[in-house]
Order: sequence, then structure tokens, then C-alpha cells
Amino acid sequence: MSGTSAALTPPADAVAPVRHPDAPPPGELLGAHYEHCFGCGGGQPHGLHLQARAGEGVSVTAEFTVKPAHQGAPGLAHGGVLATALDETLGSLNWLLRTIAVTGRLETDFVRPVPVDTVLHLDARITAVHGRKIYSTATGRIGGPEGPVAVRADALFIEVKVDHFIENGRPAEIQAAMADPDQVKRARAFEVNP
Ligand SMILES: CCCCCCCCCCCC(=O)SCCNC(=O)CCNC(=O)[C@H](O)C(C)(C)COP(=O)(O)OP(=O)(O)OC[C@H]1O[C@@H](n2cnc3c(N)ncnc32)[C@H](O)[C@@H]1OP(=O)(O)O
Repeated sequence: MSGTSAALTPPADAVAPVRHPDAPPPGELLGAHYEHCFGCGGGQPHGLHLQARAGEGVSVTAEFTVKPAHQGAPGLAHGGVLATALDETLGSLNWLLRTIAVTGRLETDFVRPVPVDTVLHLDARITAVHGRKIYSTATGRIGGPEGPVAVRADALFIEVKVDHFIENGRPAEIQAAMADPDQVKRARAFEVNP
């Protein structure tokens, strides 16, 4: 049983996504957007350590190895962890548009159980853009990049300004992030390429 709600169906006047001219070329790793991100940051010991790689068009791929710390049922990945892997992979797509966006809605189908030590092969793409709304879709396959689908998701990301994080984040982390030259570089890149 699966389906996509009306909120995740792009309206008739939505447009195709346009890859930013400065987007990383296909095959290049995007890198973590934040060192302490649970999805992609290297500074989170139990994080997912997802490394998204630019694909053709406005698409990315990523691999996530399910670790014992990610269990829900004995020996199986927790569904929320799998949803996080999908969310993070989908979120990384916005870097190809050079748009800052946050997840507004994420709908996930869990199709097959995913055992510990399994590599989940993630593949995501933006399907349409309508104003601040970015529509995207992703699959996670097991047994190889062409293996059976274990999870899939459709999402709606909403474009925000850098102020979204500055106004809502905890001051200690905001100040540390702003002091990090890499983070500042990325924020500036967004600001000069709105
Ligand atoms: C420096 C680098 C950092 C880079 C940082 C990258 C981080 C990536 C991390 C992975 C991704 C995440 O987990 S992000 C974290 C999880 N997400 C969040 O925390 C978001 C929390 N929610 C919010 O802050 C807010 O609700 C927003 C920003 C999403 C929307 O608020 P808003 O800006 O006031 O906009 P609003 O008018 O409400 O909505 C705009 C349009 O979107 C539609 N819309 C809004 N939400 C929904 C929804 N859930 N389902 C359907 N439609 C929705 C509205 O109907 C409207 O359509 P119309 O009337 O225009 O037609």
C-alpha cells in the first residue's frame, strides 16, 4: 500500500528544477552542510554519516550502512532512522539549486525490513518547483544500487532565508557555526546566489 497526498503533488504551473551553474558536477561528493548534523555530520558518533554525491540533472545518490546503534526491532533498522536517511538525502538536493530549504512534509513507505549491516543505496531527485516549494522523491534499495526498493519517500521542502536558522537555533550553536569559516563560506554562497 502506498500513495502520495495531494500536498505532495506539484500544481499544474510548477516548473522543472534548474541545476545551479555552480552546482558540483556529477560524481562529486557534496560534503556535510553542518559538522554536527545527525544525518551527514562527521562530528556525531552515532549519526548516519551520509555522504551525498551529485548525480545527473538535479539528483543525488548516497549510501547508508545500518549500524547496531540504528536498531528498532532486534537486528533491524528503526523506521525513524530510515526516514532520517531519506530526509537527509532529499535535503542535500537543494544544494544543487543553491537554495536553502527545510523539510515541510515527508511521506515515507517502508516496503521491506532493513537488517543491521545492510547498505541502503539512496537515490533522490527534485521533480518540480513552485515558488518557495520544492517537490522531491527518493528511494532506498538494498542488495546493491539496482536491488529491490526497501524504502521510498516523497517530500516537500520550503525555501527559507539564512535568518530561519539564526532566529530559531540555540545561540551557542549558531555562534559556533558562524565562527566556522566553512559554514560562513557556505552561508555567503547562499546569500550571493539567492
Ligand atoms: C546554512 C545552510 C543550512 C542548510 C540546512 C539544511 C538542513 C537539512 C536538514 C535535513 C532536512 C531537515 O530535516 S530540515 C528540519 C525539519 N524541518 C523543520 O524544522 C521545518 C519546521 N517548519 C517551519 O519552520 C515552517 O513551517 C516552514 C519554514 C516549513 C514554513 O513556514 P513559512 O515560511 O511561514 O511558510 P508557509 O507560508 O507556512 O508555507 C509556504 C508554503 O508551503 C506550504 N507548506 C508549508 N508547510 C507545509 C506542509 N507541511 N505540507 C504541505 N504544504 C506546506 C504552505 O501551504 C505554503 O503554500 P502556498 O500558500 O505558498 O501555496
